[in-house]
Amino acid sequence: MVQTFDVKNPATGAVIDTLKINTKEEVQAAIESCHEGFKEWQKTDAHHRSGIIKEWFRLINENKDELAEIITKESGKPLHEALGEVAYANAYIEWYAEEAKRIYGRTVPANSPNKNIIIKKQPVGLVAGITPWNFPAAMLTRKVAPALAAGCSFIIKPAAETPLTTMKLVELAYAAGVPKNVFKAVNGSGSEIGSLFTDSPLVRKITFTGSTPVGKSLIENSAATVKHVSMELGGHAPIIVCGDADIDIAVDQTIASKFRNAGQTCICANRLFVHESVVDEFSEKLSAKVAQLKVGNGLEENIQVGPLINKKAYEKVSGQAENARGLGAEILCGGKGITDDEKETYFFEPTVIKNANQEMEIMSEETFGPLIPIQSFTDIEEAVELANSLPFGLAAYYFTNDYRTGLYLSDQLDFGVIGWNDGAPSAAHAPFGGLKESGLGKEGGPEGIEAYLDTKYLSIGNLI
Ligand SMILES: O=CCCCC(=O)O
Repeated sequence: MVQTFDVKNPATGAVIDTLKINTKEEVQAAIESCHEGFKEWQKTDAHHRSGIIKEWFRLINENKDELAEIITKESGKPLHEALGEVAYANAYIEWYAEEAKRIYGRTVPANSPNKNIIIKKQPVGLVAGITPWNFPAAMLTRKVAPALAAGCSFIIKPAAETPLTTMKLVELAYAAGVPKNVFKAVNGSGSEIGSLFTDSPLVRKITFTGSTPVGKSLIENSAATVKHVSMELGGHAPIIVCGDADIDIAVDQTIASKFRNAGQTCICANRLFVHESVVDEFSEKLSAKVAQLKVGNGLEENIQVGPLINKKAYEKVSGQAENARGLGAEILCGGKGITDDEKETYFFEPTVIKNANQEMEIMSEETFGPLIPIQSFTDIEEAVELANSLPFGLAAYYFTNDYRTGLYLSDQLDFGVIGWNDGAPSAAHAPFGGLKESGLGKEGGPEGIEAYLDTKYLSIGNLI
């Protein structure tokens, strides 16, 4: 019997679509087909691949409204954010369509007059990707665009919550001219398909965005066949607001970072450390603006904060709020859920918590929701220590108008993505990725295509 799963709108609980779960045999067949596809695709010239990827970019742009609506319906994020995601996702496609033509080798002076050494780059082979539900378009394109540009083939397993965005992107890729055996999507259980990917010797690279525990197990399971891995894992981003910061900018950028996608973003600001001289002013201004954010179905006009993806996510967020309250936190705004267990819809009011301390779960466990705690600090060393105190090293932000403090913090903070007076640092042309347990490898920029290339060298001897 064919097994299926429902894709639901987290804002209404309505079933949007029902998809087939691929069998183990179908996934294996897709891996084998993409392995065959790689053999031909790797031989194509970079200008040919670039042209196809550019056409994909054009088609996505032409279909941006439809794609945005799919993203809002299956992930819950407000429509204006979904449109922003389509543009952001497409920026990776445009960037790597160009980068395809800039895969350079080099020559190295040899240690003998009759030798010549040439360094070449070649695609790593078939790549398997596993993507999350929070950015169903951008997390796919920043993996698949550089992979295709480099000459790799690609098999993707999207999150079960948001497969429809992937299906639409794959359809547009085919329409643009990407061969069907070069890019394929499969659906089903993450752990089962993940094991099929890691166990297969045909898959030469695993690229994953998701939680640190799952990333660790994918790394472990990739060891037997010594695969390349790119891992974009969990974060718990700090924001440091210094005494000299422009408070209005700090407030607006904190909101931009924290409440994007209802706080369900790996680089969302999750821990606010504010200098004691400005903590009252900052907290007041922040909570006054956060209290105005409009919560609801992202398809409706003016909605700024959508639902949490599911009940488990809601329980985590409400649990962190309760734990903080019990340990003496003051809730400046929000703090309550708006839920309907029958429909399975889970919203949480945008919430600001003051007087947070290190005992609270929210200060050490990743928050995936619209909830932000404020802890004050006295000197900058204390703030750096607090910011660096966790195993995460994905993103960090700070606000200061003193260039010495700004440069000092950029050196001291152990994070891969840093925003200085900037709550929205992501860009297709910059290398995104975490340090410590937040990840391995970079996505975006020239580093993002390097991750899909092997380096080899040719030593030619017996020359005249
Ligand atoms: O959850 C991670 C999404 C990353 C979004 C970005 O690239 O800014």
